[in-house]
This record gives sequence, C-alpha cells and structure tokens, in this order.
Amino acid sequence: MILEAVDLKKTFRDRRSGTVEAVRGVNLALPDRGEIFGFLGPNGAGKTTTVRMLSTLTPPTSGRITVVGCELPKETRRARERIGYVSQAGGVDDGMPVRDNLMLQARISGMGVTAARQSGDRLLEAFDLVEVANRAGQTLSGGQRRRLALALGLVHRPELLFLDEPTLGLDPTARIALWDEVRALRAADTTVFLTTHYLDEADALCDRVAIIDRGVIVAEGSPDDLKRTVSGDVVTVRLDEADTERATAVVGDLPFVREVRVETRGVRCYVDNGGDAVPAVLRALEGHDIPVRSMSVESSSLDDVFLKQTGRSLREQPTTAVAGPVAATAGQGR
Ligand SMILES: Nc1ncnc2c1ncn2[C@@H]1O[C@H](COP(=O)(O)OP(=O)(O)OP(=O)(O)O)[C@@H](O)[C@H]1O
Repeated sequence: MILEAVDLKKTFRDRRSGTVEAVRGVNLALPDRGEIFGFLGPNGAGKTTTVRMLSTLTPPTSGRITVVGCELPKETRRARERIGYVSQAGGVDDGMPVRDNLMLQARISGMGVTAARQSGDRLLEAFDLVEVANRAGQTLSGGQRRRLALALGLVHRPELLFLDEPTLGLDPTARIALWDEVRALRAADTTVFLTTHYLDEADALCDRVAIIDRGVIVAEGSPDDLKRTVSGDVVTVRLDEADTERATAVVGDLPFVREVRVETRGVRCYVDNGGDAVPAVLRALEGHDIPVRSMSVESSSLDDVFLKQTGRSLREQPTTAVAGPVAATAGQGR
C-alpha cells in the first residue's frame, strides 16, 4: 500500500472564524505504485489540508495515515525521505540560481554532495532547465518556475509525490507540458497524488479521482467509471428565464429523461441517448408553446458527477485561488 488514510479529520480552531471542520472523515487507499490519483473539489473543500496531513506537514486532529510504508506521525522522518510535496506557491527561492535551488533542496533532504549534484543535473535536463540553470529564480517564466518547483519536489527521488494545484495559473501550453511531465513520472513508477479544481485536468490526467466537498469524499473511481454513474448524455436547453419552471415540468414528464436540473435560463436533461432525445424534447416544449433558444448535447462530465452528489456545479466555483503557505517539499521539515 503506497498510501492509506483512515477516518482522517482536521478541525481548525481560530479566534476570528471559530471552529472550522476542514476535513471530516476522509478514507483513502492507493495500493499500487505508478498511479496518478486526483483529488478534485471546489475552493475550500479541504484538498490542501488533506494533502498537508498526508505529506506530514500538518498533524491530523484524528485518524490514521500510512504513507510509503511509514506510519505517521511515528515515522515522519523516514516518510519525508521518501515523499515529495510541491505546494501551490512552489518552493522556489527567488534570489538563488536554479541549480543552487535544487542543490539546497537535495542537501536538506539528506543527500550527499555527489548524489545531490547528480540528481540536480538529471532534473535540469529532464525539465528543460539547463539553459536557465545559472539564472535566479525570480527571472523564470511561469512555466519554467512550475517545472523547477516540480523538480524541487523530486530531487530526492521520492516514491510518492504530492502536487497541490500543479497547473493553477498556467497557460494552456504550459499546462499540457506539465501533464506530460506528470505522465512521465507515472511511467517511471512514481505515484502522483495531485489536487485540482480543474475538471478537464482530473479527467485527462488521472487514473483515479476522489471528489471532495466540504471535507468529505462524495465520489471515487476512475473518471470513466464515475461518469458512467450519471446517465449517458446531457441535453442542455436554453430558454427564457420565465419559461424555465414550466419547461422543467414538461421535460421531467418525458419517459426517457432520467433527471432534470434547472439552470439560469435553461434546463439540463440527463438521458441515455442525446441524439434521440433532442427532437423529442424540442417537440414536447413546442407542444406547450415554450420557445427554445438553443439546444446542445454533450457526454456527461465529472461536473455532472459532482452536481449529482452535491446539487451544485464545480464550474460555478470561483477559480482564483490564493497561494498556500510556502513549503517546497516535506524534506524541509515544516
Ligand atoms: N490554518 C487554518 N485555520 C483556519 N481555517 C483553515 C486553515 N486552513 C484552512 N482552513 C479552512 O479549512 C477549509 C478547507 O481549506 P483548504 O485550503 O484545505 O481547501 P482547498 O480545497 O485546498 O481549497 P483551495 O482550492 O482554495 O486551495 C476552508 O474553509 C479554509 O478556510
């Protein structure tokens, strides 16, 4: 078992906001090496808090954690030698050259000088940072900085790497490049546990996903399995706002519509076959004199899974996140 968490809870007690139950009984099991596991959820769901507990940085209020064969908190030191953690802010020292950033991190993680240098050189090469190796951290582009943060998490060759929102704020090209880096890690048998609130990221990159909301896991499985739990296609009908309620009743009565969700100026119908459903939905609405502005058909997405479990959409969440506290890797002993 690479990672196991049983009934993990974290309650913050804060003078201003009172008691915050950030994580309320999370169970996780990652049995195999070389898996990309996604922890998906909206802002404030408890993703960072969970990852910080799993990576030894925050003690849980209660619950049991075993990572890479080490029981926490008893075997924290041994665990830190074998796991890596890259925070939302990354752990790049702005004033220090790229190569020295890597060297320092490797040394902090307990590596000897020669091994540290070798590992640093290998990562500079692997992450296309050779040309900027002697430049200070502050001169790097967003993509280079994120690659250096990833390299810092990997310099001590961990078996398990935690990435907190690895592609937050990256442009689409840099995002795809980072996905490729993460896939290469999996190919090299490293287990990657990443948090994200991007649905497409979880879908495209992860072998398995757990969806967390308000401190509890509401669904877990491969993206395909999860999507199969909501019926095949989603037909979205755009309407005048005044017609939405009547339209919900009309399409809700159609025998092939499994579920209807109301949206502002429209409805979403969950059906087996979108192609067959579109003309029938249109006929039914027109039969009740409800004008249809537009219609579209999509396969169900992870957002539909979230919607089904929570009644809310992940897409409607604000996407600007505040960078978390700076902690480059677990090896820093924070
Ligand atoms: N040190 C703290 N003291 C008090 N409350 C906290 C603390 N850290 C986190 N919280 C609260 O715990 C909850 C979960 O926060 P957490 O950062 O784990 O969520 P998240 O899913 O990672 O969100 P985001 O995507 O915005 O980073 C939030 O309500 C947050 O305000």
